[in-house]
Amino acid sequence: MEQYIIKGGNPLVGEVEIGGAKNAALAIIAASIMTDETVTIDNLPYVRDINVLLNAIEGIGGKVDRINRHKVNITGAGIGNFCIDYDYIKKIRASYYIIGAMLGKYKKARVPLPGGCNIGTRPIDQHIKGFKALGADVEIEHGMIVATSERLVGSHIYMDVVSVGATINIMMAASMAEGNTVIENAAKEPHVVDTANFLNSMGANIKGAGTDVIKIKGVSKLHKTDYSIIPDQIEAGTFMFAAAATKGDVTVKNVIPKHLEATTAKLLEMGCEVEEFDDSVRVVASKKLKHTQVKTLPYPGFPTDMQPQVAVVLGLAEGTSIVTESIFENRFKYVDELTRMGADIKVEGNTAIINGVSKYTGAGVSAPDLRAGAALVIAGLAAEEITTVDDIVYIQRGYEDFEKKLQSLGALIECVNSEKEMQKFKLSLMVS
Ligand SMILES: CC(=O)N[C@H]1[C@@H](OP(=O)(O)OP(=O)(O)OC[C@H]2O[C@@H](n3ccc(=O)[nH]c3=O)[C@H](O)[C@@H]2O)O[C@H](CO)[C@@H](O)[C@@H]1O
Ligand SMILES: C=C(OP(=O)(O)O)C(=O)O
Repeated sequence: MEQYIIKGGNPLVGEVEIGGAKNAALAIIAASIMTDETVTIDNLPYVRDINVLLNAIEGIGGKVDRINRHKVNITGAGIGNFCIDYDYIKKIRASYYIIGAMLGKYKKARVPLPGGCNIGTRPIDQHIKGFKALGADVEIEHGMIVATSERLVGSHIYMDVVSVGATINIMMAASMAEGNTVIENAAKEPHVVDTANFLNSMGANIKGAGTDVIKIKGVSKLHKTDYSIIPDQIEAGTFMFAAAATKGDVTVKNVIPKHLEATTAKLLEMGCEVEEFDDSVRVVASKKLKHTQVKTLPYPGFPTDMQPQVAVVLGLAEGTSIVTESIFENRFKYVDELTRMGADIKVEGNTAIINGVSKYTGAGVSAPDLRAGAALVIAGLAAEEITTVDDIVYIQRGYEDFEKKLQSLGALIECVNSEKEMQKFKLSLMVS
């Protein structure tokens, strides 16, 4: 089993290039099967979740040609099997996008209930409500979501909760429904906008993505396109918080600064300097970190996918900070691990009360999920002595070359596969 071994204490300094957004790419890959023509997608992150979804698409008869690590051609013409295999899908959340894509194009889909990070109960009632409003029959049978419809007809759909997945899924199906659909109380995340832009580039007619009312005129056919995914705001934010935690000076490149505003605001409140350029952001953390309050909210609020990372930084800030998680009920699983590194955090319901400590001390910890895992790596980078992070398979779901990018910023981190490799790394640290 691979694990990270980290010798903390080095400020991160330098420049790091951010890849394409995992959560946009997953939706866009699924949407690419809505045409028989070949779709080219560029700026894909080379991460586990993307590879799992591409394999699943091959599994149902789609053709996937990797041009390089970040670029792929997908041809949906051969799809003849409308049932996705459970083995693929249990590993990822975004498998649910195949339902919207297949229902739109083929008017039928049979997909196992999705997996993904265990950060809460994660119901999909709003997806189902939307599909039903478009005229589909949706049943859960033996762990499968079975959606069928003679014809899909546009509808007026009010979302009871702001859901990224349900907004995108309904938008995909409605793109190929007859007539007009309005989605009210829609999610406004950058990946919702990116997926709408992608579908429009295939001939869909979607307006209003990025606001809370999305209007879709259904079309009967979609066509080929050549599309580049937006940069990953969560990967970018993770490096920004890593800079803050290690008292570093890091420029994150290939980003859309507007997408990072919530992160930037919190870093400024903590006393970091943040400089914005056209497509990069520089974070300098030279002063003592100050406490602040964070509440996760749908975009443009502070992203839940960045909550563990900000909490790790606040754990090192002067005074008492409050972090409130309002999206998922089980996203503080990293707190016990961080406590082992010396953090002083008390969780009460959906709130973490963080009393800043002057330092973390290295320890053996396990990544409980993707972002919590990344946050524990940040803690290890800031900590005294050696930290090992187990279960990094979670981190590999969403971060490409995480350790290499950190090494390029001066971090002492290695991905090791055995006790022997770990001892070798420890020895190299003693020699250097
Ligand atoms: C693959 C992907 O893009 N994952 C992201 C997506 O997850 P995901 O799309 O699963 O998250 P949602 O935006 O749907 O969830 C938001 C909230 O709505 C609730 N809900 C959602 C759907 C539904 O049918 N019923 C319902 O009650 C959820 O339990 C949660 O409390 O958005 C989350 C919120 O930004 C991110 O943390 C995830 O990284
Ligand atoms: C929670 C995440 O992913 P998923 O929804 O795929 O579990 C994430 O990207 O932080």
